[in-house]
Amino acid sequence: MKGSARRKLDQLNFMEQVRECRDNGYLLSSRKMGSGAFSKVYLAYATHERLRHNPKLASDLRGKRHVMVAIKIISTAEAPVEFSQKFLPREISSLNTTYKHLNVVQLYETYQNSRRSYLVLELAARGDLLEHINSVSDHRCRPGLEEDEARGLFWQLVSTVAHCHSSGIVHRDLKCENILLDDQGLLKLSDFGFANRSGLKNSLLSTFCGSVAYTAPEILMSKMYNGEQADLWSLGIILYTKVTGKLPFKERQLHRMLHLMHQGPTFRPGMSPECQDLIRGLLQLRPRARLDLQQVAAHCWMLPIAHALFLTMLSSSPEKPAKSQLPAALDHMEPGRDSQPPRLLQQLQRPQHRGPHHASASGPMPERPDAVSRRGAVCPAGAPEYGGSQCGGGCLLVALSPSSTCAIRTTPGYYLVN
Ligand SMILES: Nc1ncnc2c1ncn2[C@@H]1O[C@H](COP(=O)(O)OP(=O)(O)OP(=O)(O)O)[C@@H](O)[C@H]1O
Repeated sequence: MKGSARRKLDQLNFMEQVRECRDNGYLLSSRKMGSGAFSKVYLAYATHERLRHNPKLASDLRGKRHVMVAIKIISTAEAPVEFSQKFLPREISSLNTTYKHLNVVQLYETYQNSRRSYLVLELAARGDLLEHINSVSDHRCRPGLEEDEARGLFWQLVSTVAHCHSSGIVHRDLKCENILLDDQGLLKLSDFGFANRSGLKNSLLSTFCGSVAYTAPEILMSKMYNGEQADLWSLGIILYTKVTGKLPFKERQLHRMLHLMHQGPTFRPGMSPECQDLIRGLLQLRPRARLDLQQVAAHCWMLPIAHALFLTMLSSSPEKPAKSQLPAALDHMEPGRDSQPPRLLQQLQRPQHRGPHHASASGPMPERPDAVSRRGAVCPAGAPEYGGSQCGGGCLLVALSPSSTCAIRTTPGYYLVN
């Protein structure tokens, strides 16, 4: 089809989508937030009429003080049958299973006709984590985020993934492009198109999902794999990417990629040994050797977050430190919704703010040589390796079950929490 004919058809299609959204209570804007293989995501506005009929949407948007949403329009007529019949229903069902967590993007409702499916989603207006890393890197004139910022975001991510796993959902496509940020800088995990039920604890999956750079070696080698352990590998890649601004392993050819994975990640000078240790703990070739989410939460690199959680707990009774002492990211994460002691694992797994189930829920970045990009990255070379798999400073958190004691060791001393 010629360019002008294609443009005309696109315009007609768009006008049809505007009509279909209006009939369902949303005003579709022409601002495209992003697109996927068979989808386009637009900014839209909920009408008063719609807000009256969807209490969940109304209460969420009241808290946000705006009426904006993101509408993902999937062209089911063009997508393969497998996509419409398998992956799309899984995406909807996974969002409906995990929606209670503050850091999971909300699915407010869906509607469809014979040509398209519409997913009305919580708006994450600040783009994705990859864009954020690249813009911070430009600003700092140095690739990657500060470790403090990376830690706050990583904590939110680990907490979200723990919630998904405990709800029986494995994401299977964890990557920076699927981690969105809202207008307050809160992380929103999205794109559950490859998600699946983790089922029995040790059940294995066989479908290849995800993006090669973030994919666990056992999947690349076409082995049966455990979805939770595969997600842990992706977390390691994401953390590395956050703090270095680069992907740890990037090769077009599979055998070279696997070779790099065997060698392990290399680190630039200046990265803290604790952070290196945590990344190594996640990027273990043997899936069972990877740190689990509880160990990640208890890792010494996470100490400042654990300390801040402890302060949150103290601030919930008299003579406590002021809440303003908390890092901003945690301030958002812990809006004082419960008075329970902040046991770390409970914090990780607890849904963090969502109300009752809602009934109806059914421009590329410019390529830069040493920055992460959608198409590739340059691996750092010659960075010194940090030896050993144990943290130098010793562990900081123990006993995370509800009935046991949680000990947080910090620089000035020990805190014991019953
Ligand atoms: N809730 C949202 N708020 C703002 N932007 C969004 C939202 N959801 C998706 N986007 C944007 O739209 C893009 C495509 O969305 P998404 O990844 O969900 O689609 P997809 O069809 O599953 O993509 P892919 O084919 O890459 O898997 C995202 O990368 C993001 O930039």
